[in-house]
Amino acid sequence: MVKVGIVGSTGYAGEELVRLLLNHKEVDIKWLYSQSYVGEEYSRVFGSYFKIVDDTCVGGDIEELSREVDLIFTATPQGYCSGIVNEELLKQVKIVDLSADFRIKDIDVYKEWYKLEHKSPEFIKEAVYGLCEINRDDIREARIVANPGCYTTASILALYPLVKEKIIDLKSIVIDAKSGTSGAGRGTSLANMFCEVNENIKAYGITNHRHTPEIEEQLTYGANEKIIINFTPHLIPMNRGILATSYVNLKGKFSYDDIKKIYVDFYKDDYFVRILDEGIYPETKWVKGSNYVDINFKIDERTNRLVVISAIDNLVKGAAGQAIQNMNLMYGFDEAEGLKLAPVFP
Ligand SMILES: NC(=O)C1=CN([C@@H]2O[C@H](COP(=O)(O)OP(=O)(O)OC[C@H]3O[C@@H](n4cnc5c(N)ncnc54)[C@H](OP(=O)(O)O)[C@@H]3O)[C@@H](O)[C@H]2O)C=CC1
Ligand SMILES: CC(=O)N[C@@H](CCC(=O)OP(=O)(O)O)C(=O)O
Repeated sequence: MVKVGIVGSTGYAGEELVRLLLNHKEVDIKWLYSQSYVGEEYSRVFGSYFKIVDDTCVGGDIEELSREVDLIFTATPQGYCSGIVNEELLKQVKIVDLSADFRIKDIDVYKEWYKLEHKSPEFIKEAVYGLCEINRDDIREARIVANPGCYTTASILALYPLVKEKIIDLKSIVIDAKSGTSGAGRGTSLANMFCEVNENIKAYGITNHRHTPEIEEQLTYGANEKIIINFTPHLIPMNRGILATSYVNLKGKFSYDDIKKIYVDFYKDDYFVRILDEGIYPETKWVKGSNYVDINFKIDERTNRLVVISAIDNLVKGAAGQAIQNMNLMYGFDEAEGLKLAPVFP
C-alpha cells in the first residue's frame, strides 16, 4: 500500500482526490491537511463523506507529517508547493503538485506570467511535467511531478500529434476553451458568485491567461520548434467540464482518414484518450466525472483549416484523476487503477 497525504484536501481538487482515492486498491490515505478546518471532521466539511470518511482534518508541520506517508499531493494555490519542497522532504516522500509551481522550466517565464518569485528554483529542472500520455517514462522515475493545468491538458492532447507530425502551420494555432466554474476553485470571489456566473458566458484572460506559456512550452517540445499560440478561455455556467476548440491551418491537402490515422497511432496505448468516430464530437457530459479525454476533428475544405474539439472533466483528467494516473506510474501500478470510472450522466 502507498500511504498518501493530501494538502489542500478541502478544495475542489483535493476533495476529488479523496473521492477517487477511496476507490484505489493500493492507496491508504493517511491524512487530510487543511489550514482552515484543523480539528474538524472531513465529513462536516463535505457532507457527502458522512459514514464514508471518518478522518479529522490535520494541520501542522509538513515535514513531520511527511514521515507518515510515501507521497504527498499538494492541491494548493500557486506558490505553496515550491515553499515546502527541499531535499530533506524529498528523501522522505514523492510529490505530485497540482499547482503550476513546477510546470514551467524557464523561471523568467514563470515570474512573468504568475507574478510570483519561485521559492525553490533548484528543483524546477528535475520536476517532470505530468502529462502521462506524453511523458510516461520520465514520470515513472520522478520525485516531483508537476500535474498539468486543466485547459492545458485539453489543449495539448488535442494538438500534440499534429505538431509532432508537422502537418499544420505552427504559427496558426488558435485555441478557444470553455470551463465550468469549479475550475476557479472553492475560494470565494465576486466573479464566481452565482449571479455573476449563471446565465452568462464570458471570455477572460484574453491574450494573457497563464496557461498560454504552459501550452506553448509543451507543444514546442513536441514540434521541436518554437510555438506561440492564441488562447482564449471562457467561463460558463456549469459546475465541471472543459471544451476546447482549436483551429489550425493545414500544410497541404489531407483526408479525414490521414488525420485520423495520426491521432489513432499516437494514442494507441493510451487508455484514457478516446478518438471519437467520424462525425461525433466531444461533449463535456460524455466525460463528466471520468478521467477520459475525448477528441475529434473536422477539416474545413473551404479554408483548409482543421477544427479539433477536445473535452475533459477539469477536476478529473484536468486535476485529481491525472494526479492519480501520475502516482500510478510512479509506483508501477496499472495506470488506470482507481480511475476506471464511467462518466456520470446526466
Ligand atoms: N479546480 C480545477 O479545476 C483545477 C485546479 N488546479 C490547481 O489545483 C490547485 C487547487 O485548486 P482548487 O482545488 O481548485 O482550489 P481551491 O481553492 O478549491 O482549494 C485550495 C485548497 O488549498 C488550501 N489552501 C489555501 N491556501 C493555502 C495555503 N496558503 N497553504 C496551504 N493550503 C492552502 C485550501 O484550504 P484550507 O484553507 O482548508 O487549507 C483549499 O483546500 C490549484 O493550484 C489549482 O490551480 C489544477 C487543475 C484544475
Ligand atoms: C475557470 C477557471 O477560473 N479556471 C482556472 C484554471 C484552473 C487551473 O487549471 O489552474 P492552474 O493552472 O492554476 O492549476 C483559471 O482560469 O485560472
